[in-house]
Amino acid sequence: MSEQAAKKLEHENETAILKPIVSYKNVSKSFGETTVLKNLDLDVAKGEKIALIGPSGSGKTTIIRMLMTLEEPTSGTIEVDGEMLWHKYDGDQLVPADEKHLRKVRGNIGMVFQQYNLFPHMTILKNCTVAPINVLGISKEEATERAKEMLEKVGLADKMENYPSQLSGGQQQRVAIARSLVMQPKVMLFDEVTAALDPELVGEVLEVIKDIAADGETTMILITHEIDFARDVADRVFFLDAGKIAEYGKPEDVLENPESERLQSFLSRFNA
Ligand SMILES: Nc1ncnc2c1ncn2[C@@H]1O[C@H](COP(=O)(O)OP(=O)(O)OP(=O)(O)O)[C@@H](O)[C@H]1O
Repeated sequence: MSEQAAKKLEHENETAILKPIVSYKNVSKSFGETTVLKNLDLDVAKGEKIALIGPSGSGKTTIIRMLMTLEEPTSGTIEVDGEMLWHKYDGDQLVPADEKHLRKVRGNIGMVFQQYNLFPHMTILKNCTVAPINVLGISKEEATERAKEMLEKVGLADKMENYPSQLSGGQQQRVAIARSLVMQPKVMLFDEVTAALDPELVGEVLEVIKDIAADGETTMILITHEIDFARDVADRVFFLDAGKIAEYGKPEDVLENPESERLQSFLSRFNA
């Protein structure tokens, strides 16, 4: 991140507690009898990049699935940019949100998964314009302009007229990132985006994410097992363990000087 962007972020982080862009308050989530998240409090500042790390099953994906409105919290509230996701006010009463409200708030969130799921019968450019035209209702011209800009950003300006099958997995994942950015979401979620890629393709995707992170403006929540990447890109790292935030802080503190044995043992797997 540039020095200027870092200063801006530092300033914004000072006010983060007053006005976070993402805020989980006392959120718990159970599936049947099993509680997978326990009393989660998590605030993310505008423009901040956070990495969620932790063992399999610790609840990382559930945290972001709730933000995507794919899972409903069992208790607690979640806000994005001051707007509640799963609840809304009816007068001064807090009531469960209806589908219309969920659809509206969902538009604030962009997500990139392991599986890029591009439409095989559409060109790369069309893959990136179909949602903004159909969901945001913007003109074809504006969608095309935005898509071209984002495809350039992810280094695929020369592939716009190609079809997904003509691209490598790494290139397809970069299209998926561009497709998300075209929607101009307030928050971008990345869930193990390199996990399904051949090892030699991982680097190019991580580099693209680092470039996007470096602009300082996009708020990002990243789930990753790439510890070096988390160190490079995240402003704060959160270690999830058994449904709770067990340790968090600056990457250099959490990753270089882990306090708990659980985190030491988790990290030692990556240094082996
Ligand atoms: N729809 C569901 N029904 C029942 N249990 C679920 C459901 N979704 C998740 N779980 C359980 O919740 C726990 C947390 O899952 P989650 O996917 O959030 O963990 P994770 O930390 O992202 O793991 P991984 O690194 O393997 O993706 C796991 O024990 C999982 O089996």
